[in-house]
Amino acid sequence: LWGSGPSVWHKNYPVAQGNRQSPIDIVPHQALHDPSLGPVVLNYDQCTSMNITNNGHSVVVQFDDSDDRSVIQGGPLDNPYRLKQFHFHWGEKGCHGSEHTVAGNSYASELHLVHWNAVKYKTFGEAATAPDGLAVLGIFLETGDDHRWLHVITDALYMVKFKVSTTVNCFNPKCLLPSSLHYWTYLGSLTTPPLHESVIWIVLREPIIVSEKQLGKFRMLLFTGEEEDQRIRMENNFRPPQPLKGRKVRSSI
Ligand SMILES: NS(=O)(=O)c1ccc(NC(=O)NCCCCO)cc1
Ligand SMILES: [Zn+2]
Repeated sequence: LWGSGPSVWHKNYPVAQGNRQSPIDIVPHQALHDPSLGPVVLNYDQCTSMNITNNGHSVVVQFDDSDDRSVIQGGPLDNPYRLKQFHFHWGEKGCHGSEHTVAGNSYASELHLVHWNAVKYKTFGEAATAPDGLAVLGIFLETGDDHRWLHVITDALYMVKFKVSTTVNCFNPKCLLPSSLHYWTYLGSLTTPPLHESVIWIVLREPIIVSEKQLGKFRMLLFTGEEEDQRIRMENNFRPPQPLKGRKVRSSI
């Protein structure tokens, strides 16, 4: 998926050249401050059963989304969106690895908390193809000191080095949020195939700080399965910024 990936995805997924593709480069001074944009509200349940999976292009922590116990609402959203999973994108070193960029600058990594509109749609799959079906909260990761809670995830990564899944006990992703919930928001898409144009993006301005050591544990994951003879390290699993095509980015700031 990632080798020559992003540049050839349009052959199988023509929507890759659509009018609301993600990620994008966010230019703060060109964003429209919209006073009608209220705060984003995260009501994440203290404990939702879940598993962690190396799906061959990222590491995903999945939640039980059979009810509304963990939802995001407010901000640009007309109703609550149910948390389904979170995952990361990262590079091979230093400050490249995020999908969204800010005034041309990229971060070392980017965390995506994926939610779906269970008020209007019956399943995630149905929501994933609807223009207001998904809401993804994007959080930048910058290197610095150890993140005191991220180690719960990074310490479990050795169990999913290959393309496998394992259960982990309760983890509330609220502990991965920065102190400020100021955000930019725009209409976009999934950043990997099928690239559906179904995402209301909410990208937080403030990054969280994680250590180089913690990020390094993501880089020891493999794209390949245990049975495969060649071992390909999972890194650079980020899509570069896509054309804005006239879209407006609004800011809560
Ligand atoms: N990086 S991202 O935009 O947050 C993202 C989130 C979910 C997915 N894909 C996903 O959830 N696939 C499950 C089935 C989707 C189509 O039914 C791809 C990219
Ligand atoms: Zn993502």
